[in-house]
Amino acid sequence: MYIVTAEEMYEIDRYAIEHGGIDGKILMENAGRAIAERIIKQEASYQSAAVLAGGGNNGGDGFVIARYLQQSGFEVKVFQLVPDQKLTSEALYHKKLFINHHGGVETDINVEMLRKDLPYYQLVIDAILGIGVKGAIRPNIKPFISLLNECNQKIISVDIPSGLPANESVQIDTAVKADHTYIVEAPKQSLFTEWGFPYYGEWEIVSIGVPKQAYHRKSFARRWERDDVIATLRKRDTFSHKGSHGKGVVIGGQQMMPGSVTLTASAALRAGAGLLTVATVKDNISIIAHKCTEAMYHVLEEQDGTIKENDVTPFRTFDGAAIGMGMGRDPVTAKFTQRLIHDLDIPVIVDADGLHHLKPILNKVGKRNYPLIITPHYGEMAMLTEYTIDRIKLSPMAIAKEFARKYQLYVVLKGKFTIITSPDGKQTVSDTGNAGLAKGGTGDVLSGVILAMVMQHSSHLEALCNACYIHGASADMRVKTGRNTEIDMLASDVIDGLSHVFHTLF
Ligand SMILES: NC(=O)C1=CN([C@@H]2O[C@H](COP(=O)(O)OP(=O)(O)OC[C@H]3O[C@@H](n4cnc5c(N)ncnc54)[C@H](OP(=O)(O)O)[C@@H]3O)[C@@H](O)[C@H]2O)[C@@H](O)CC1
Ligand SMILES: [K+]
Repeated sequence: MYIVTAEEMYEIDRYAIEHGGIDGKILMENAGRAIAERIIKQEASYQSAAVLAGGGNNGGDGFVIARYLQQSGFEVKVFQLVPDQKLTSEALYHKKLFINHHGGVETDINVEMLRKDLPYYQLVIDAILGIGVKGAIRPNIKPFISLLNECNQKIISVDIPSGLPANESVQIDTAVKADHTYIVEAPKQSLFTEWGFPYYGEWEIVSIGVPKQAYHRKSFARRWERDDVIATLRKRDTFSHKGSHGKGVVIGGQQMMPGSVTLTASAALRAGAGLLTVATVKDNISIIAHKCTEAMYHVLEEQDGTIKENDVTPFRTFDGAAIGMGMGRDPVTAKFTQRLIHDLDIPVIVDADGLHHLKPILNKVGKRNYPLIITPHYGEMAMLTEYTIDRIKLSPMAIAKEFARKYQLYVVLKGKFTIITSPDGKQTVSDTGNAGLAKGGTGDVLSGVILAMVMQHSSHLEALCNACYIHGASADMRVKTGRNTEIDMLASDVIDGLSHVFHTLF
């Protein structure tokens, strides 16, 4: 599934019109009919609907929906919020069709009139504004949006809740809080943002007959889904041996923090790593070994429990390294971490405290021959970029892309919607997972899954996408099957859940 900006959606529509030869009125017909058919099927208990139509093509979709709902026996009225002169030619065409089919349209209405009329209808279809909304919502429209947010009926938005920006980086003024949104053709960026998502309610996509080639012309962002995982996750070869699945090393864990590396190591093994070594301070080893019998160990030189300068040569023999968990931010550790990041010619994943050590050498890491993968949450991204967390939440895709391109690294920006960006700017969003993951240790688990996946895939981007999907799916599975709730789930439960996820994928 592609994720588009408003401009990209218009490009795709244009391609369908200019190259596919599908007239804009037909695209509108397809959109409206597809949405009406879903409503008729899914909202079978409803018999009446008020359609609120704006002047753009979103309003045009509304007229088509009204015609099909009426044909199927719904009592329907369209409330046209702007005069005919404001209607696009396609919307006007479909208004006329609706009227030819004896459809009822109210014009010249104000909010007070609508407030009185609305209770007669069981469903409210929001076709006021689509992806063409620009700037602050104007006073002729704003009160209608507020009215919808006050009313008790089920609100179904067409393409996007009216008033909500399609793109990230745009502040919301006022927007409809939909119960259900039928998204036309492809989800818009705002669906996968913390600020936009709550407005959509339940959501689903309707296709409108755009030729597939419209999506081949550039690299659109994508949502990573179960089918993508199944298509790219490598099955184990019957004749493979432990060396075939990657020999990984987890480097971290100062004396007071053995838990993080334990979680990373256990997760890497559960996610399929062939061999796994933990490089940490001596006193941690018996604690980790107690929890993770399968790991091997490399003792790091320390100073009062803190990792100090060590030789990086032994780590060159591994297929991948995860660095930084429970490592602490002591300057003594910084030098060692920076040399690991700079010198190791294997894929390196940097998380947690490692990110703090990485920051001063960001300008040098682009020259690495092997991929560098960073896995910051929003707070760590703020530390790395010096944008505020709120600024990152407003434009997560743009900021992650800017950062990945500038420093030539892979960024896994962790959140409810984890955004994975490659150094060339390709982006995917993984939206598995739940609030149970908002707990210490789950990031360490993700780093372990990433380490295992990176060693087992030829495409780094696919490895990262699969890791994020599987990690979130494990949390979802734990809750869905009643083993945990979002409240009590622990990072170690997510490791236990991996097995169940792999079962469902193969
Ligand atoms: N072929 C296609 O493209 C297809 C498109 N499709 C559908 O079309 C939708 C996009 O249609 P669109 O481009 O016409 O824009 P749309 O969202 O209806 O908004 C424009 C209207 O809003 C108004 N307006 C703007 N800002 C405002 C504000 N701040 N406050 C108040 N008003 C404001 C603006 O007024 P104006 O500035 O012109 O005075 C104009 O009247 C898309 O979401 C999908 O549903 C499908 O049918 C499939 C084929
Ligand atoms: K809408």
